Amino acid sequence: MPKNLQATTTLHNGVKMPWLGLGVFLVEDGQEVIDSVKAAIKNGYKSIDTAAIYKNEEGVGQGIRESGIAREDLFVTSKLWNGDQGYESTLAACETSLKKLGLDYLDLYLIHWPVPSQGKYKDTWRALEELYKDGKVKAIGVSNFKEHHLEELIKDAEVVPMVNQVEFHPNLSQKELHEYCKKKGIQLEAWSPLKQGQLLDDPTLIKIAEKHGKTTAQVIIRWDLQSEVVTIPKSTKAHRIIANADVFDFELTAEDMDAINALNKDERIGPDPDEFKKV
Ligand SMILES: NC(=O)C1=CN([C@@H]2O[C@H](COP(=O)(O)OP(=O)(O)OC[C@H]3O[C@@H](n4cnc5c(N)ncnc54)[C@H](OP(=O)(O)O)[C@@H]3O)[C@@H](O)[C@H]2O)C=CC1
Ligand SMILES: O=C1CO[C@H](CO)[C@@H](O)[C@@H]1O
Repeated sequence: MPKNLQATTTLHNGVKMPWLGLGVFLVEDGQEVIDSVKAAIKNGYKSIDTAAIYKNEEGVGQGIRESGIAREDLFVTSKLWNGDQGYESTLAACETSLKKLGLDYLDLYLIHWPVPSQGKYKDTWRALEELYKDGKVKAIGVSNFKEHHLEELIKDAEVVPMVNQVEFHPNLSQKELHEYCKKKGIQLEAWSPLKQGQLLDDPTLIKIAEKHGKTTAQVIIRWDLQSEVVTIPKSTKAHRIIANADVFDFELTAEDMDAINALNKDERIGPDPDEFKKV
């Protein structure tokens, strides 16, 4: 079990990825994202998850620089947006993200969605493999890929994705996908781990939280970790950024884990990846 905020999982290429990071979706570019990133890093976070579509990479970069942390101590993820899929456009989009962030490499670069209607993600993957070989990105992966998308990608791939970042919370525990990813050596990562705040009043979670003297958010984040899923809760409030990482001093029992697993309803708050066609 991860012992602290610096604890990492080792991806199949040997790269170490923190189990817990900060998400910055819907965090405004400029002061809001700068302050969130600085609050996280100041309080021990080593991992930041952004994306080209969040339109806050410049602020993320500024927050990183102002925090004074050494680049090698930080793990930065960005994602390729759907409209940039394709070989050449992916190479260009990665360059743009790096420039906005003010970094010369990313720790992890993900294909944001499989975009089934375009069917381009294999060309996109070749570009990610190229970026990986060139050292522009230390690890490559996907997001919102179901098993059939991964099967299709892996068929012709030289490099198996290191990470699959998907919607994951107690109402969507992705059991089969998680098993499949484990078999392939792909680390599962949770987006919207707190179901964007919609699970915090759940009576089962409240009961478990009270027993441990923790909040429901902390119980969910701990459940991610004990499920061996990397997690990136988002907050712009320093006190919540700190609280969301205060999850290393208690342990959910097997009974707690079972009770949380039983909350699964296969219920998404985001789009079904087979239907998402936005570019
Ligand atoms: N790959 C993909 O397709 C996607 C990736 N993501 C990534 O995952 C990250 C996390 O997901 P996200 O959708 O942001 O949602 P989360 O499940 O992390 O929930 C964030 C919401 O919960 C609130 N919150 C956070 N901590 C607490 C707390 N301790 N107590 C009460 N409320 C809290 C936040 O409010 P406040 O800020 O006011 O504290 C915010 O409204 C994103 O930021 C992004 O990086 C997200 C969606 C899709
Ligand atoms: O990460 C995400 C949040 O923003 C995007 C839309 O604006 C989503 O599509 C995506 O999954």
